[in-house]
Amino acid sequence: MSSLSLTLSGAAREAAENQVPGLLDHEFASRLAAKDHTLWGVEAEDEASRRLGWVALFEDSRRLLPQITQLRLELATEGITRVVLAGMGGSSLAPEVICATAGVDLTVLDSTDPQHVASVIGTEIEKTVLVVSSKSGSTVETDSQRRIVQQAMTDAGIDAASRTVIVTDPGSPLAQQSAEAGVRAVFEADPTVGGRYSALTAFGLVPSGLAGADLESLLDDAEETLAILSEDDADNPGLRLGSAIGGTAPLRNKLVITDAGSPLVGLGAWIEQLIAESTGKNGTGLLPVIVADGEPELHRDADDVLVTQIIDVEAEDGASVDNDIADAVVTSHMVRTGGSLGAQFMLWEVATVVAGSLLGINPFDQPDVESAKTAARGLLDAEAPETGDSVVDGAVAIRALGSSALTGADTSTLESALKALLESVPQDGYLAVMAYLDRTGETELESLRAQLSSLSGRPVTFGWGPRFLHSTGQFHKGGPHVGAFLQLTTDSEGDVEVPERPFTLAQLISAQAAGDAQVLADHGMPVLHVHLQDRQAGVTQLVDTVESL
Ligand SMILES: O=P(O)(O)OC[C@H]1O[C@](O)(CO)[C@@H](O)[C@@H]1O
Repeated sequence: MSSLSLTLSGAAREAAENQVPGLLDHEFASRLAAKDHTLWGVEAEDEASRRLGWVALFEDSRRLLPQITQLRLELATEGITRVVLAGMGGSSLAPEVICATAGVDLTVLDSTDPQHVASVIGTEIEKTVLVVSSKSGSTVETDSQRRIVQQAMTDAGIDAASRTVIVTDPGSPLAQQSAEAGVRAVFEADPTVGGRYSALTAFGLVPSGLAGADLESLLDDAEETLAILSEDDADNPGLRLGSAIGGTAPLRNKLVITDAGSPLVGLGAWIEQLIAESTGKNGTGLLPVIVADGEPELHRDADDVLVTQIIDVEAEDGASVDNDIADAVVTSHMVRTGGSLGAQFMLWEVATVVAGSLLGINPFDQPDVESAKTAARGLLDAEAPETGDSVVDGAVAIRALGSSALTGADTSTLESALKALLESVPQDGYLAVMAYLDRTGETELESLRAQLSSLSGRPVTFGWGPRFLHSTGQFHKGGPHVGAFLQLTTDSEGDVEVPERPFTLAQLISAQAAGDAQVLADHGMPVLHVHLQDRQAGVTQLVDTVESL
């Protein structure tokens, strides 16, 4: 039995009361369950007609389970017990949550930082199976990661093809390449399910099942929940949550999400991509802001913020919310939800497309991601990315781009530049920290988020690059241009060659960062680029400087 709870208060409750009747009149829930692609307006019809497979995927997904279990057993008899997943955004975020919640090991490789990638291929390669997940089959990060890990296997005297499992859409370049090269297994996914809605398809199930997660109950809970979410009923949690996040007036477009004692690990990062990439377009959208309990955003009441607490609905003592955490939240405009992971996946997917309908956008495309990819490709083709004039202060080089609110200020030292960036955050805006570094090796950087939130008085997001480009990146460019950006890059002692490609990882990550910074600056937003010329000294200088502000 999957349990699902949803409690709304303040503006969230008011939005549901205002919006759900209209959704019932339009029979939104039952039409969604029937794959009605007209729910999001004429402009979205074509894409929506190819993107609704996620409401009827259970039969196909269940058919995968025996194949995945069989493969896991075979690999185990060969001593292959380490699963490395190469995939970006929707191709890796769901397995990351499924495995972390199940308490099974999965190494998610969604970085192009040379230090990070070197650490992944330098560990137990002889026990490793590589899962390469890419719907399009053409994502440059994933293709590069595949080439590098397979080369490491070959260098270790291992037949890489026999240790490579592919998840992709039928006919993709990756499907073709795999057919030619010969791999251990190819799982072709349903092309009518978009990446960020693919948690319960092969993209979520294959890596997680190979890592040992229980997939039966995940699917059972999700299927049971979808039946509830398909009812044209005033208590339908999907209609209510979608109204609460997408129907507030004025729109509370910063969704502060925190875990209040739930057993689900890392669900916020998956929700972040689902909502930011689905809604952040046409100058509107919703920005998830993932915070830990007690952090600044929970102690402020702002009229453009809605707080969501993910709770443990099964709590023994009935106090489904950890009261210390709950009491720490001062706002009265809240969403509280709990339930199993399968139930939460379905709830947020339905709520996102409900919100998309209320916001008047197409929740299935990601038009602005392409602009950053194009800029990055251009820079890769260029000799050296145009870095403009930067100022060196200790171990860092500083460059201010975009809005004159920043470029016209004193950015001659790290301290003055950070102060100018904080000043440039619009009253209705946010600050985004974008760290193109090693998310397993430089975790101390994550402490910057809460400190910068205290200093700016505004919501702050933290994303590892280039991973965030497949999540909040769409919102930064396609949503309201009220962001201010702190971009962190670094040099790496050791670079990593990408076999048969005209660039190294250091060149790739540098081009991705420079391309994204340029696109954000071209949108007239302030971008402070801090390049750590010495990785560790730079991290220390940055953390110390922020602490001193
Ligand atoms: O699965 P693919 O095609 O490699 O795409 C990875 C991710 O990149 C995007 O296409 C763009 O960010 C996401 O929607 C998707 O989840």
